[in-house]
Amino acid sequence: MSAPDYGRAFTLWRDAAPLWQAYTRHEFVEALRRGDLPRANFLHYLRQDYVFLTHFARAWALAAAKSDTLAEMQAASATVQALVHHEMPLHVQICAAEGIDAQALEATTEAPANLAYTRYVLEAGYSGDFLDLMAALAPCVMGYGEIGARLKGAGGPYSDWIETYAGAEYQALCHDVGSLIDGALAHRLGPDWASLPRFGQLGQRFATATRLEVGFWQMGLEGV
Ligand SMILES: Cc1ncc(CN)c(N)n1
Repeated sequence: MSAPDYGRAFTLWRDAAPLWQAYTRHEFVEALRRGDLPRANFLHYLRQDYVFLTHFARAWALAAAKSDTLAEMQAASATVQALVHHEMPLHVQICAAEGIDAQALEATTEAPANLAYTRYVLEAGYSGDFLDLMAALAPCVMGYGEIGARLKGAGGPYSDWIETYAGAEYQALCHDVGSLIDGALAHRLGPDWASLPRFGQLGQRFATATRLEVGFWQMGLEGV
């Protein structure tokens, strides 16, 4: 099965990112697909991911603040909405079913890999512009979209998690973010954006965020 097409910039960045396959085909992902990931590792990951998503929602809110156009503001705020009202409640729901209540979830101590990734993304937004933020955020959004599309229908104990990212709603979000990024590049850099040095620099950001995603899965495998 070929990977979904989430836009031109994303495809160029992904194809140039050395660790893209290490991220999207990480052993943690394969164990989710096979269904033999120990539950303790999944819950450890999920608690960390809840904290991650809190920061990630903040980063998308910062993107709304750094938007130039109404369309950018709408796309960024729609992503905040999806995170806060869909993805984070999924974590709350799964953890609650395992006896981890919302208070315990909120009190999760952040793992170093989580700190490194979330602060890298937020810093990209604080010190950079809208494009810096998009390049740092894209691996997160679209990587899980690609993983969900590939694992769709795998079944097993992690099927709820898999189908969330395989589902139409999350896939539409990936396409919308891909269009947002292509449009933002054209708006700021002009029609030849793909050939400019700035685009290559943004690709470095994308590659770093991809490396931090690998570290996040590894934390999930090792950090129980
Ligand atoms: C670490 C991480 N990366 C990406 C996603 C998908 N939004 C996530 N939930 N967590």
